[in-house]
Amino acid sequence: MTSLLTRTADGLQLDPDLALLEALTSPSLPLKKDKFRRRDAELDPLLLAAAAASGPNVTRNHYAHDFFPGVGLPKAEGAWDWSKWDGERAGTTNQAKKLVYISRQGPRSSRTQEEKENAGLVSEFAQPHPSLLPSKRERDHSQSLAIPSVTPAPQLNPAIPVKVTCMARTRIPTPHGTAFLHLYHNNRDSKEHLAIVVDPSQFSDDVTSISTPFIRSRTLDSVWNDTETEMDRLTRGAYVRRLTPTCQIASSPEYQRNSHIPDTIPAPLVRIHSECFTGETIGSMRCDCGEQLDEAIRLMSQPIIIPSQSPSEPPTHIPGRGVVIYMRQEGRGIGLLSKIRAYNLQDLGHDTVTANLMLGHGADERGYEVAVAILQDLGLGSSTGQGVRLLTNNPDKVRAMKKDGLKISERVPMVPRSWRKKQEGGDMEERKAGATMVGGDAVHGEDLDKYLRTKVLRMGHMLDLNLNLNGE
Ligand SMILES: Nc1nc2c(ncn2[C@@H]2O[C@H](COP(=O)(O)OP(=O)(O)OP(=O)(O)O)[C@@H](O)[C@H]2O)c(=O)[nH]1
Repeated sequence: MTSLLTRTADGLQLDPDLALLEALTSPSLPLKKDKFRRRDAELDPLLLAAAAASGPNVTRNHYAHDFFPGVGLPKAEGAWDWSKWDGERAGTTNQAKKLVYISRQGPRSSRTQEEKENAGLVSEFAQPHPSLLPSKRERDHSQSLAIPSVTPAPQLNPAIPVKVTCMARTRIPTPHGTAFLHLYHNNRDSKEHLAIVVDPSQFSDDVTSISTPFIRSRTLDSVWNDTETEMDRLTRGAYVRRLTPTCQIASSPEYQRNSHIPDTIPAPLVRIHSECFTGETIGSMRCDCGEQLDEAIRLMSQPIIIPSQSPSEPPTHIPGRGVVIYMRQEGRGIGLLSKIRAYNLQDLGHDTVTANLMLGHGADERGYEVAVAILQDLGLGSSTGQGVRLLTNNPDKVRAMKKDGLKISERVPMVPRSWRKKQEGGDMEERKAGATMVGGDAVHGEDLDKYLRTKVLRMGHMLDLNLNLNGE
């Protein structure tokens, strides 16, 4: 075993690595400047270990801490933004391409001063928190300084009540049926969170014996200003029924189907989905995120069977309904860059939680306050209403959402399709044919045909339209 003590001219001394680890993890030890040699090692395993061991108390005041290719020049062009980094220019020739550990933690006094200076820059919507903007000093210092590409934590300023606005809505034909995509802005972060609403009953004005209230956004249906025209409202999605060249009915703030919800109608299904580029877009099989998104929309699109009151009458079927809130909280809130690095640490043998901790992140950095506000804007989950059936297996999510004010009437498990398939012994397809995910089958449909025709006829795409006609 290697000795922890080294003999020097001054006698026995603690191994420098251990001394540094002790200083990093012990709050009472005074850390003298110049006591420790400068560490430029690439991805220093000791610092990784210290980050993993230190826990949230040590890092709670950091803006961010990370390994940057800035090489002793932390504010070099591109130093904070890997996409702009030019290895040759970022440092001197002999230093280029090394990684340096940089913490942007500052004394509290200077951070609060910077926050005050930046407060005037923040408008109500779609602005990052002041601590994520460059300070006045930094702005003066260099016009070209890149804003740190740090993924903001979702709950940035809990002092201000959360406010969301649905900026636009449109119909999306999915392999499971029609959905309405809603894009939201909020006053907590600069991200465009989404709501995917499944509620096909909005296409019809038929009031059957059993009808459910429409799932519609209050902020979308409201009048935004006196000058708003009917066309403005239609364009941002504030319309009723199905929008077509011949059906153009703008909604009004009062537009809601007022109906009593019988006890026999189950509460709407709700899924809070966190963005996962790898799982949803390139079909990564490191996680089940793509499948979960698809399965949530599928489940919500299933017709709801309402048992009849008398044995002689058949049950009634009503259209399925529900909402997927798609939160831009990639990688459980740590962002795609860190998630990619975490995957490499996982390939080195660490699990998903340890990998996050080793990068100085929490195991899960997501927050749900904005998601709850979006649901309530859609008329769901308020304390006086019916509540929602939350599709999840994550107990922390249930707890956090209840704490943020969502009324949950039931938790519905998200069983992985392959597990269910094994249990049922059947041969259910793991991915629905027609799904636009990697591994899905052919995509087709009326809207897609129209889109492809236009690409050929208006944009010169080199496709033979007859191929499609022949196939019909
Ligand atoms: N950091 C990190 N994030 C991951 C990893 N795998 C998936 N994710 C992210 O995890 C999020 C999904 O969270 P999950 O933990 O799968 O599930 P959950 O939302 O907590 O729980 P359920 O509601 O039961 O699905 C998405 O943002 C993914 O990008 C990983 O290995 N590391």
